[in-house]
Amino acid sequence: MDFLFENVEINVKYFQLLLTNFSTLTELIPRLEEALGKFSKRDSAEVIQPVRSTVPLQKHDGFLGLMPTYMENDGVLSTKLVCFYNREAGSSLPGVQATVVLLDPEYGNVKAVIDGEVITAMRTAAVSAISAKLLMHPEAEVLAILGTGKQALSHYNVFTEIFPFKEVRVWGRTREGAERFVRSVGGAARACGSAEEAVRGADVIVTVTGSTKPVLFGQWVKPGAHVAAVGACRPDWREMDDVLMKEAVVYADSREGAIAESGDVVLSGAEVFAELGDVINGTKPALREKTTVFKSLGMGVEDAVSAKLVFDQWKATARRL
Ligand SMILES: NC(=O)C1=CN([C@@H]2O[C@H](COP(=O)(O)OP(=O)(O)OC[C@H]3O[C@@H](n4cnc5c(N)ncnc54)[C@H](O)[C@@H]3O)[C@@H](O)[C@H]2O)C=CC1
Ligand SMILES: O=C(O)C1=NCCCC1
Repeated sequence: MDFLFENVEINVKYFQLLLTNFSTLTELIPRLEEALGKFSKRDSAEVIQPVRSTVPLQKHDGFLGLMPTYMENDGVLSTKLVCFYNREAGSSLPGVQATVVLLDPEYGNVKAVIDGEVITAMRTAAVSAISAKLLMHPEAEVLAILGTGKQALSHYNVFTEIFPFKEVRVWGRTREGAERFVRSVGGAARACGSAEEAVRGADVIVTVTGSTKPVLFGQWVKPGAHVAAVGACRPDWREMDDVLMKEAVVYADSREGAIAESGDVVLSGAEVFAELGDVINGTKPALREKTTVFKSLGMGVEDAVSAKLVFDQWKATARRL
């Protein structure tokens, strides 16, 4: 049965190269939109993706998340294994580590084991950008990013590639962290001394922190702004306060995921108005004129289509060699 293993590849650098390439991003975004739409139809021939199951790593203040996904009509079977930690204390250890395994749905053999760092960074930022495309004011000019880690960088790269923001503001826990981030992106953003300074007047706000307590408060948020909230993916972790959660129209990637895993949703009692997929399918409206929050928890289906894209690109390139 050797043939079952002929495609197994572990090649972190290669996949990183493919995914950080912006022509891949332009292919990734429509695939993610299609996948989000399919997920929201709840058609088991399109997508089977249970809510992430998590195993607490109590000793290390972290979690192992298992994210299996089957897309029968597309012939894609995958699972992501992701460990994520509460690194509030400013530890230099990584906050998130991930691996995506692509399997053959017919035989169950492993087709590829793919480093999940770049996939997680790119697909999360691409889905946030889809939320902004659907929900932000069309003439949005000012972007604020709260956080200076890996997701902050992928969100900066994807958002500035896709949208013509006139101003980008960045806030981090330390002034040096924000300034280092600004230098790393070539100085085109402005480091802010407080989250409030970054957020006041911003049209789009991205929260990408490891915080377990609110860093974004409703009283700072301009009416009609769009918030893509990416951190706080445990039911007792927060990034946003109750004022914002209750005033805004809340969208999520997965309603079940948000109700099970988002402290901002669970603890504020806010209602999830719609999934992004509902808006893509035209079954729920995009209320752009209102203050909107997209609560991102991350979904296996996003990893599945991203992994398939890089795997197919790798196969096409490998054949030419
Ligand atoms: N929704 C999704 O699909 C995904 C969500 N995440 C979450 O996004 C967040 C960011 O992830 P990464 O950038 O990979 O992590 P990272 O470890 O690279 O960056 C975390 C950032 O948060 C900052 N931070 C930590 N505690 C803070 C606090 N109390 N106040 C303000 N800033 C604080 C750190 O200084 C750092 O800038 C994490 O919460 C992670 O769990 C990560 C991947 C996917
Ligand atoms: O979807 C993911 O990947 C993650 N979501 C929440 C926290 C870490 C990774």
